[in-house]
Amino acid sequence: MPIDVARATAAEARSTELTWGHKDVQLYHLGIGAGLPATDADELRYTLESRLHVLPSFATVAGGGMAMAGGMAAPGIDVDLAAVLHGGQRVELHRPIPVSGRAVQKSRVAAVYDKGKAAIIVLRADVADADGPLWTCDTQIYVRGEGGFGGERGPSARLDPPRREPDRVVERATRPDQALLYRLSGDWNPLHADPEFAKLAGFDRPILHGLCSYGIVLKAVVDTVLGGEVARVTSYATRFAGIFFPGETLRIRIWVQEGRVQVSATAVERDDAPVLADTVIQHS
Ligand SMILES: CCCCCCC[C@@H](O)CC(=O)SCCNC(=O)CCNC(=O)[C@H](O)C(C)(C)COP(=O)(O)OP(=O)(O)OC[C@H]1O[C@@H](n2cnc3c(N)ncnc32)[C@H](O)[C@@H]1OP(=O)(O)O
Repeated sequence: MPIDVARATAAEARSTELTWGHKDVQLYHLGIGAGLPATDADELRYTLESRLHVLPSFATVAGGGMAMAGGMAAPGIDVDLAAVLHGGQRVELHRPIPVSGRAVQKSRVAAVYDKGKAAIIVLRADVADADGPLWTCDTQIYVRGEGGFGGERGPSARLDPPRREPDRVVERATRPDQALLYRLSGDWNPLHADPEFAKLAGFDRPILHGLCSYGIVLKAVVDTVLGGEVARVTSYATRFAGIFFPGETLRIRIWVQEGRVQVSATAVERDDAPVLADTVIQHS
């Protein structure tokens, strides 16, 4: 079996050194659509090195995508990349992310669930620098065709949107070449760039990285309801509920609650097809 659950979950955490600088942060921000409109002075906090603030979702690419590379190369995990979809993501911030850093990531396979038609691999990465813990990332990888091994089914709870109109609805257009720009931050999966590979994976054309939509949505929430203060975000969790194509527009519905913001994101051009669900941003 390509996933050896016992071996994968028993393996010791792998240590990887992560380093990043202001240029990595700027490239990541540009990859999720920051800097537009170019005349908007507020956007400079994402693009100008002298004013740079780091969006917390940068945690998912810090060190050039080492989290992804490490996760897919874990002992006991040997899956076909064409069968892999990003299922869900959670980032918990222990303190604001510095503009440049050197840190150690300890990553391990926390669980593997058996959903019958698919397996879900849950990766946990704890990152700390010389001053202590920085962030924890939980990544859920959905592997089509790898279920049915008799394992635990795992959680299945869903978070319904509140039964009232959203407090804000914003739209964020993406560029046709959004994935080509975003992948330069380290997720080189050809699913997002190579039409032949996308076909092999069952899609008409390359789809956008889940983590690119993840970043776009966080930035939209920070900019519209958190006063642009990235450091207020303490955690951010989502489930990737449906694919999204570069060039489409995200409709982001925002419900403001005590200490948290609940969000859903859909594809405007495809009749509000779900893209992000079960999405909660907690903040101070
Ligand atoms: C370290 C980093 C590594 C990252 C690796 C990824 C690298 C990236 O380059 C790859 C990407 O970015 S891919 C792009 C982003 N992701 C997507 O587009 C996926 C979108 N979602 C889908 O297509 C479907 O929801 C789909 C296909 C995911 C599921 O749809 P269905 O098959 O219809 O599922 P359904 O029948 O509703 O449910 C079956 C069981 O699975 C659970 N489940 C469903 N969606 C899930 C999801 N997104 N995440 C986790 N669990 C999920 C359901 O709960 C259900 O289980 P149960 O019956 O026990 O409740």
